[in-house]
Amino acid sequence: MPAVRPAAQGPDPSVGDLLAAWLPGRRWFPGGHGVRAEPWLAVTFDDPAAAADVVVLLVRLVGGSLPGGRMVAQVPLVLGPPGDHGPGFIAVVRTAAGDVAVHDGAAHPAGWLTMLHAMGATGGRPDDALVAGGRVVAGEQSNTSVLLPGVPAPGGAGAILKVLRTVAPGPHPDVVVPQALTRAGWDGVPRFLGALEVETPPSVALRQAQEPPVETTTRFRQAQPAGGSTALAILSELVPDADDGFELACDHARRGESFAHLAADLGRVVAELHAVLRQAMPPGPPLDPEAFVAALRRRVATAVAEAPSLAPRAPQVADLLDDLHRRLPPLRLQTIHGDLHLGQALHGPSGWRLLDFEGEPQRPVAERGAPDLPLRDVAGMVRSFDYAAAVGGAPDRPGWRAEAAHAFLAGYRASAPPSGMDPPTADVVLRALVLDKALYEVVYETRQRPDWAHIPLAAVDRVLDRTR
Ligand SMILES: Nc1ncnc2c1ncn2[C@@H]1O[C@H](COP(=O)(O)OP(=O)(O)O)[C@@H](O)[C@H]1O
Ligand SMILES: O=P(O)(O)O[C@H]1O[C@H](CO)[C@@H](O[C@H]2O[C@H](CO)[C@@H](O)[C@H](O)[C@H]2O)[C@H](O)[C@H]1O
Repeated sequence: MPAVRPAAQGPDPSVGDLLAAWLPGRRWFPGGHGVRAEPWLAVTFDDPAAAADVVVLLVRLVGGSLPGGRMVAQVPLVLGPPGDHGPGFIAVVRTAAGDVAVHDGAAHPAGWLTMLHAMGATGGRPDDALVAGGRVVAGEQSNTSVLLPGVPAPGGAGAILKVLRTVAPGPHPDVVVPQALTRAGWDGVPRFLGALEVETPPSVALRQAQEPPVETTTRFRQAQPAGGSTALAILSELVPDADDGFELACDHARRGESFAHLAADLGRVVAELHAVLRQAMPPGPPLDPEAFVAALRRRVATAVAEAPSLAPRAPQVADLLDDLHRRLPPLRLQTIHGDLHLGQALHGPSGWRLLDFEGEPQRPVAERGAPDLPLRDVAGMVRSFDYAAAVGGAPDRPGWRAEAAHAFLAGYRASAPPSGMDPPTADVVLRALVLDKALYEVVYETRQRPDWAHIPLAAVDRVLDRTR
């Protein structure tokens, strides 16, 4: 059974020094170079591969640019003999016990097999064939996902292992929601196959926000989300022969080809998602208009601080939010996707599948997965058509974007459960949520991809000035 021990008893301090230099360069590392990283807890496993030493470090991150100022990153490591420069090789470090080759365990077959075994997905026999042909999904991801064609799964195409890079105690929305949707028999998500969770004693969870803890024991649970446990990795069915929704949309935009039929179908699937979530998840609380609009105002303030060019727009944004506040009717919140955009949708031979229910990575972890208005997901997708038109370079950018968004909205409205709002109110709410998403994107792009910040900045202007 795996054990958790304080990091001081884990790998040699030289490994901590190596990671402090390596982590800030990772795409998934939140916050960038101003963030301090301190190894905190080490999770150790019975090593099924025998040849390699696998350890998962939970690294405390502290820095003003992090949502909530603090986070915990997961860094699985495979430690081998100095001559072993296998997949995910980072460097050789000199430890008290001799030289050790350090690998990113999320990119190494021994790391994958160890996690699969610990989550009960190897049938008790950690066979190398399960991870043969495995490869890390390329691109800009918040986590590290690994395609594993050798893992048996109902669809026959294998599985995908998502190694979460920022972790937090408590139910994880990307475990709880796909698990509930799979149990409900809905095929708009890849089937949920299991999760690796480490049970964090309450004192560890509490001290996480305070000083370094000195906890020594824990135990693993297999795919049973519960309070106090921390999800480390998620296993789902691999969707074969599927296109990433954002790349597909950009390709259409580049060719000046209509995306309307695909967008309409996507709208229908998002409507179905909202309807199934209403049944499969506990109902959310009634909307508190005061708290809802206050949260939107806080995001405006964050965006203006990050992009001062927005400051002259702040009074108009305030007017729009005042109008929203006056109009919001009594509504009940529900579980939604929370960070829906084209990159969270795969299009394959059997249509659209929706992915990644983790919520917005720039939101404090405790807020992600909270019940919300379904129109937030609709707004996210509307924003994404703008990105596709811009990044794909549509010859008629406004026309392509508007056609896709209209088709998506028509598809959504035709199948969505009743929203509890009359159409003019729903329009105001959608407009406010599109603005909120664009402001979130200004912050995201300013931090992650400054060259793209102009895309959401122009959208803020458009929402505020409807004539453009
Ligand atoms: N079930 C799946 N089948 C095939 N590809 C997938 C599947 N899940 C994710 N992917 C691929 O992995 C990428 C990253 O997955 P995602 O869950 O969005 O991770 P992240 O949280 O790191 O953004 C997706 O954009 C998609 O290309
Ligand atoms: O996919 P993640 O959960 O990591 O979401 C974050 O990164 C997204 C980019 O990868 C970002 O999405 C923004 O860029 C997309 C194009 O790359 C675009 O389609 C989206 O509409 C836009 O919001 C997302 O906001 C962020 O949370």
